[in-house]
Amino acid sequence: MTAQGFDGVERRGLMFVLSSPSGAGKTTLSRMLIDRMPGLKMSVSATTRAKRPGEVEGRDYFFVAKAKFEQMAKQGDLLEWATVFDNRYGTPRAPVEAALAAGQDVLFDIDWQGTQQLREKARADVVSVFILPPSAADLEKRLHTRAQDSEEVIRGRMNRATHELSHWAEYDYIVVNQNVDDAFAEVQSILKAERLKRERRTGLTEFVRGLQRQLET
Ligand SMILES: Nc1ncnc2c1ncn2[C@@H]1O[C@H](COP(=O)(O)OP(=O)(O)OP(=O)(O)O)[C@@H](O)[C@H]1O
Ligand SMILES: Nc1nc2c(ncn2[C@@H]2O[C@H](COP(=O)(O)O)[C@@H](O)[C@H]2O)c(=O)[nH]1
Repeated sequence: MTAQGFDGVERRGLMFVLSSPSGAGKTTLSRMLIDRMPGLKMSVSATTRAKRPGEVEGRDYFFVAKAKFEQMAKQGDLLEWATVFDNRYGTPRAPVEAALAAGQDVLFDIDWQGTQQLREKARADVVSVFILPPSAADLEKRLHTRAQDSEEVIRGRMNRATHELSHWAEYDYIVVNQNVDDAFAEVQSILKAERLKRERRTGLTEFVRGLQRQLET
C-alpha cells in the first residue's frame, strides 16, 4: 500500500479520520479537504439511517436496510462498524483497501468507536483529528441551521454530545472549528505534515542513497 509523494518519494498511504460531536463540522471540513487536497479519497459509509434531504446515495452514504447491514458485517465486508444514535454505521472495506493500494490516502468521517477499531487494525497508518465546536450554543445553532433533522433528533444529538466529547483525548490532534476557513487550514496542515512523516516514507532510503551516489560522482 504505497503512495507516490508529490516529491516522488514513495510512502505508505494513510487513513485520515475526523470525529466530533454531531454538528461540529466534520462533513463541511471533509468536503473542503476532498475538493482541495489531491490524492485524498472519501470513504463512503453504509448506514441504516434514513436519507436526509439533499443527501445522495453513494456520495454521502450507502443507505441500506438493517438486514443488509448485518449481512455485510457478518461477511467481513466492513472494516469497522458501530451503532450511533440508534442506527448502524460502517465502513465498506473494499473501497478503502483499493484506494490505499492505488496510492491514495483515505478520509473517514466516523465516530470514536470506529476510530478505535481502525486504530486496533492499523495503528501506524491512522491519523485522527477530533473537531470541537467553539461552544455548546454554537453546536446547537449549527444543528438547527443545518435544518435537516427534527427537533427530537437534534435534542438526542445534543444529549449525546457530552459522551462523544469525552473521547477527545484518544485523538492525535484537536481542532476547534470556530471559523471554518481557519479550521480547514489547520486540518490541511495536519494532513500535509503527516504525509511527510519519515516513518511512512518508505522510499526515503532509496532516495537518499541516490543523492549520495550523485554527490560521490
Ligand atoms: N465554523 C463554522 N461556523 C458556522 N457554521 C458551521 C461551521 N462549520 C460547519 N458549520 C455548519 O454547521 C452545520 C453542521 O455541520 P456538519 O454537517 O459539517 O457537521 P457534522 O459534524 O458533519 O455533523 P454530523 O456528525 O451530524 O454529520 C452545517 O450547516 C454547516 O454548514
Ligand atoms: N463508526 C462509524 N461512525 C460513522 C460512520 N459513518 C458515520 N459515522 C458517524 O455517525 C455519526 C452520525 O452521522 P450522521 O451522518 O447521521 O449525522 C457521526 O458521528 C459520524 O461521524 C461509520 O462508517 N462508522
